[in-house]
Amino acid sequence: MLDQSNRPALPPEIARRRTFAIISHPDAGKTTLTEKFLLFGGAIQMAGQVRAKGEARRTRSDFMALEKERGISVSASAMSFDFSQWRFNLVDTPGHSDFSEDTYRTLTAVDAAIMVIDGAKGVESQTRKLFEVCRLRDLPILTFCNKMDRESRDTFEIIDEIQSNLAIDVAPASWPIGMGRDFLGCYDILHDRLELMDRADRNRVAESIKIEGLDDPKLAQHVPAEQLEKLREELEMARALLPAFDRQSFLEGHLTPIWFGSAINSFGVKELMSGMGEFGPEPQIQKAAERGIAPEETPVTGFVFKVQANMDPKHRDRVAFVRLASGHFERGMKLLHVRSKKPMAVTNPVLFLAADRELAEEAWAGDIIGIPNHGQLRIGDALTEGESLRFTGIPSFAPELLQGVRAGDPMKAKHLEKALMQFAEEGAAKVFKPMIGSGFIVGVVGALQFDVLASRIELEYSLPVRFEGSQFTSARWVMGPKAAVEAFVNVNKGHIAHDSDGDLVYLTRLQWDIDRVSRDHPEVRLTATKEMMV
Ligand SMILES: Nc1nc2c(ncn2[C@@H]2O[C@H](COP(=O)(O)OP(=O)(O)OP(=O)(O)O)[C@@H](O)[C@H]2O)c(=O)[nH]1
Repeated sequence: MLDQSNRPALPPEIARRRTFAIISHPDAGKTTLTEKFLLFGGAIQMAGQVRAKGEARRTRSDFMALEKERGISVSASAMSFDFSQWRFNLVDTPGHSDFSEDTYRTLTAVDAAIMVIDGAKGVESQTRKLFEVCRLRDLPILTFCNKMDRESRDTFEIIDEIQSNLAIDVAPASWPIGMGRDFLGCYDILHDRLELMDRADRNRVAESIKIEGLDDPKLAQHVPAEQLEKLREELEMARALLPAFDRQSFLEGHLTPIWFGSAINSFGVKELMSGMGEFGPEPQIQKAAERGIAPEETPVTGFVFKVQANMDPKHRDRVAFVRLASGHFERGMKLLHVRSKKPMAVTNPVLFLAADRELAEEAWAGDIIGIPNHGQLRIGDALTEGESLRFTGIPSFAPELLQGVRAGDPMKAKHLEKALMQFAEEGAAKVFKPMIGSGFIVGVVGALQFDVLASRIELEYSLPVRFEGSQFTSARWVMGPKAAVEAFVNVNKGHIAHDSDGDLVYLTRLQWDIDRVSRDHPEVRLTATKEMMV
């Protein structure tokens, strides 16, 4: 993370923004927690709206109306709502288990993350993977230990597991009193409060009782003697053994505060939200190749981190999700699309706000706006008020699975090319055009993506396609001095392809291929990631 010290105070509108994602292993409770955030942020009126699936699916809040009207499926990607004095921008990470680079890119657009773990299961595989991505970016992480209303692990054991498994310090922000059927609530360590859970009403916020330290007689009025004794003992031990919360250490990504709760019972959620508001980072400096872009800079800048295609086959509209890096954006602004060097009037930006706001009249650094477009905006693109900036850090990853693809009708090859290019730009797949032979090779990170692609190509382009095995298993981008790369390409034509940006890639069968290249062509570098820059 860039050095943010000695910076001037941010304008209040920017300083109150918190832009973050929620990461978790499937089933830990991310959706439930998101829903409660929206509920307490006034974005939905009733829990259950996010969860409801299928026909009855009344997606998050009222932007469903927008979704219907425009026929775009955008609701889940970014949500803005106010909570207390803060404006939260919650960016959704894809939920399916095929781990995709979409998630990585999403995490380039946020300043912090909330890690949800299941109190009975602790740190799971997907949690760890996502955590590592956050760590690469030094993102501050708040932890929510969910499902405390069920039998969970011992509190110290959970904390210990996080510390040793993820190599991060854990500071308890709250401490659970009992668990499972005996779970009463939590002691709020940061504010010396007792929070008691109301099991009868899942949408009710916990009762909060101000406590004057652990010897306050009020504690005994609410907590049975046996549990109170245990609480006192545990808190004493926690104070001796665990680090205290330190905001600087948290902001630098070395320490995570942990809250315990039960999302489904709305318990612990408000405390977590307040934690994000009180301690979470303000919009941070964003890295560009030229310099760091500070949020308080007056000119508006932003970058595209996600493109979502229209799910309605009748329209080819797409929505580009832009993280504003600096400035105060107003609807109708003309921004420079740096890659094409063309001006772009942003007349109908979408802010995924609660209630009736659908068009973003204004937005500030830290916000996420959606810009409907016909394909001009691609992942990694920069929008500015004239400066030629290239934002860095949006990665493109080598695919882990490759397959050839053919149109069911050979006359439709051109159509297929167009469809594939669209998906490549959207970031849904890598598309490679081999130097030798016809056809395309498609690369993905998870097998499920092939099925999704096949059905989308059929649905959106009326084009049945067939995926078939390929002799290649992975791909690497080719870098190096021009002459060395040319010599390398000349003797490896059967392995060479171009990606959808026209960049050279080397298609590999085995690790052995890669080793051979580094032996025979020491000046050529094969890389598994490509930083997307315009
Ligand atoms: N007992 C209990 N169950 C919970 C709690 N929070 C969520 N659940 C349940 O756990 C299951 C998974 O919750 P989700 O919110 O769908 O979890 P998720 O992480 O979004 O899961 P994916 O959609 O698979 O990514 C659901 O059946 C929830 O009702 C909780 O606090 N206590």
